[in-house]
Amino acid sequence: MAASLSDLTRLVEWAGLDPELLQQAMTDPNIRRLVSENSATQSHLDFLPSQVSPGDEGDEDLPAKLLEQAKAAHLRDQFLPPIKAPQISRSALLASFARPSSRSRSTNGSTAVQIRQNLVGTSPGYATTILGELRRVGINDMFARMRQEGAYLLCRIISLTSHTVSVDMIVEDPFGIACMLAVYRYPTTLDCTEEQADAIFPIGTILAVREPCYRLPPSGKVPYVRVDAPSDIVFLGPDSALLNDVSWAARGPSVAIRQPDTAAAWKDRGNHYFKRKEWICAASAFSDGLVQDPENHLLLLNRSAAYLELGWFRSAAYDAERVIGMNLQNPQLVRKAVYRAAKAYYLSGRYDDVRRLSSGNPDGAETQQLCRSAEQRLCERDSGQYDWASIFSATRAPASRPDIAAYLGPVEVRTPTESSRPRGLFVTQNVKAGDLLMVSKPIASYFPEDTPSKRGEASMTFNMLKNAIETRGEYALVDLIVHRLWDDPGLASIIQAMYAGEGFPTASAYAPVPPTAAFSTGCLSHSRVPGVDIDIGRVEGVAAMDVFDISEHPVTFLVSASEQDEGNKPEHPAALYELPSFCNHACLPSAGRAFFGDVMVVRATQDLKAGEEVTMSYYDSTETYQKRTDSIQRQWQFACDCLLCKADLSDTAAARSQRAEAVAMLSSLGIAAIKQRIAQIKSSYSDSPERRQCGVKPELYLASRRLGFAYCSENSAMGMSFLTPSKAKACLIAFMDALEAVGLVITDRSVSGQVINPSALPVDTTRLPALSHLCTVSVIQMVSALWSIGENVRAKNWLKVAIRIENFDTGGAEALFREKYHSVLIDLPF
Ligand SMILES: C[S@@+](CC[C@H](N)C(=O)[O-])C[C@H]1O[C@@H](n2cnc3c(N)ncnc32)[C@H](O)[C@@H]1O
Repeated sequence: MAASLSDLTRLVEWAGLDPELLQQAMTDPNIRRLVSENSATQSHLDFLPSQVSPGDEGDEDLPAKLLEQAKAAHLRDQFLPPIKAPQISRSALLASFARPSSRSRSTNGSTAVQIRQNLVGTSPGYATTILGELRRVGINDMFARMRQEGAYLLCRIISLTSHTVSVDMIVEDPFGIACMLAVYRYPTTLDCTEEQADAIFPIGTILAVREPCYRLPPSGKVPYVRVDAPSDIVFLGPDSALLNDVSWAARGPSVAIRQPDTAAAWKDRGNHYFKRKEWICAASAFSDGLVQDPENHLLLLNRSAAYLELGWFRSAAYDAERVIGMNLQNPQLVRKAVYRAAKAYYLSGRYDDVRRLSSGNPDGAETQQLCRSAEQRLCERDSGQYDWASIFSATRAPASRPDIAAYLGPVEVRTPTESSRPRGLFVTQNVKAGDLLMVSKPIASYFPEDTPSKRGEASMTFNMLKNAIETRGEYALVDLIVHRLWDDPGLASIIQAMYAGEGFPTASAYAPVPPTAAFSTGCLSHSRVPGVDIDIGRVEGVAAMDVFDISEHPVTFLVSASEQDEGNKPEHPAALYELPSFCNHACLPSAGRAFFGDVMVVRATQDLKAGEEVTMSYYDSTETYQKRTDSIQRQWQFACDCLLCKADLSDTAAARSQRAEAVAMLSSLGIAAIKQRIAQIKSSYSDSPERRQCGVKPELYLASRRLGFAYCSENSAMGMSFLTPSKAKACLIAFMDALEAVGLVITDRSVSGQVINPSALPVDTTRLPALSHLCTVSVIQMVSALWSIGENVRAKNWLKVAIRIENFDTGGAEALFREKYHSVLIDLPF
């Protein structure tokens, strides 16, 4: 349902926002960027001004103001008493859902924008009582602004669907009373077309909504039943006992969908959806066929294929294993079943089961190939040895999800009894800096490239848990987690154990669930019946607290200095991981992460003794103290007391703000001005024991590195590819200052003259830099500068330094280094 100003009005009403403020927001570049990121063409955002004047900084506080308003509207609503909702006539509701014909839609040249708008953090509940124990209510029995505990709403779909964030439809109860039903986060619906939503929720279908929540939007006009947890929806077949004494007062929908009545006809319908890649409809049709004929091996095989496509591996394996267990005489069907089961095991990391299946069924070439890959994965999983260079090559493509095994190193989750630290990750044995701690595959990952951009679509989520307005990535990720939970009750216990914010209790200890455990119980009895009741509030809490921005430490590309400085981030990929989520924060962390596609690789950044804590930095450690503190407070509400924070606090507040001002807008400054800023920054650090112990001065790093880049770019602006000796020298000094500011101990700062010991590296190799991930690019720039002035021995030695630091940071030794920095190294004779 696309609309422009009318949708904007609805949005304003729905979110309880002040229209004037929203209007103002739409002219604000910060909000504009947020809103327009998913839009294929700006022209479809016709309610936004077509031009934003360059240099217009906008109102920095606007996102915060909008968020506050959304929160206030929500709170107001919460404190209002439940009321009997106004009844809207069935015909008026149906008229509002009348869909223009596809012909008129394609010819009206609409410039409408579809606004995907949502509020996260309203603690949506979910039903846990089974349907049989609930009593039936009608729409007129329900009170708005409350969940109808102990009850279910029996209703029938009487309209086509409408789709913005939720899938909306009109339903009627047996008394003929109609209302709107909005279903959020139902598997595969976030980006589906209206036609696909119609197929998932066909007209005439009878539903039971467990413990429904009747909502009255702040506008107070049209009440609707809102389903936040899709497991609250139960599809009822015509034979359901719950319908025995039910007669429908109204005529029902005007268009009747004819449902198949034999297993074979359901199979044909499923195959039709499968060909159209509508996997959930296909799985549902095969399930309906199996209700008629539970032992039908073709339906089981086909449903297994649909489940594989949906990523519901537990059920895909189960269906295929059932077919294998039937000992069919047709070898082709047996091979298919074996391959589908093996593939489901492989994709869920159960490599031993792939081995088992393939040794019992040596015929299928595809299964044997899968088994060879499984052997490689088993080797990775058991040894922690990976071919990082090849993995890197494979992850160059966007939205990459590399096919490698997860690895669990010497780490465990526990709550320390010896200190007041919260539950976190700890090493179980002594480790060295650079040692691999874990290779973690995501529970769910989202890349903007996954969803082809939608014409004229805008996305804006007010996340009250994170105190932030977000783009669609974070919202979509919750959908992906729900999708996985549908088939995997084992994942529900992981989500249950993860930190979800202050409102959700967490267990103190946590042992990772081995992949085999999650598979121990059955499968989906029907694709429409999830394996678990979905605690959607907790999932949203986990997503708000534990999700990683996976573009922040990329292994896949070299971020240029100016990009790094100005952080004008496009919508970013994001992922949720199991063990890394238990890791507490330190601005100066004991571990670092690197991403190969959506796989997170965690290594120690310092030597750790058994029992010491593994920490990672949630934020960019080069941010100023104030920014780091604000960010952490806003989202996680704790105060960091790491060495860097202690060092920053050993300076006066005035000194901290002096250097915060000095690092602002560095990239727009010329060399003289940067030097001036560097002098200010240097004088702002006190020589405190805390600073000496910490050894890191992030602002000095930023400014000195900027100076180094300024020398290089000034030269290329003058059309010179080689640096003059004096420029090269100045550039080298600037980069060395930067590297020392993040903890690299340089033992030979000379840049010309005789190299005293050509075989010795110019750094202390026994002590690696505290913020090693910041070093390689600067060192490569030094290598280039040294090479350009003929300092080849020094250049080679600094290159060895770069390889060493990079290996310590991301592993992969020289092979990965060469692969990763190929485009830069090509100009150098190494
Ligand atoms: C992603 S979780 C980290 C793991 C969490 N401690 C757990 O029990 O699962 C983030 C939460 O951990 C706590 N936390 C993380 N780092 C901390 C630190 N340095 N000091 C105190 N609490 C911290 C905060 O409650 C924060 O909201």
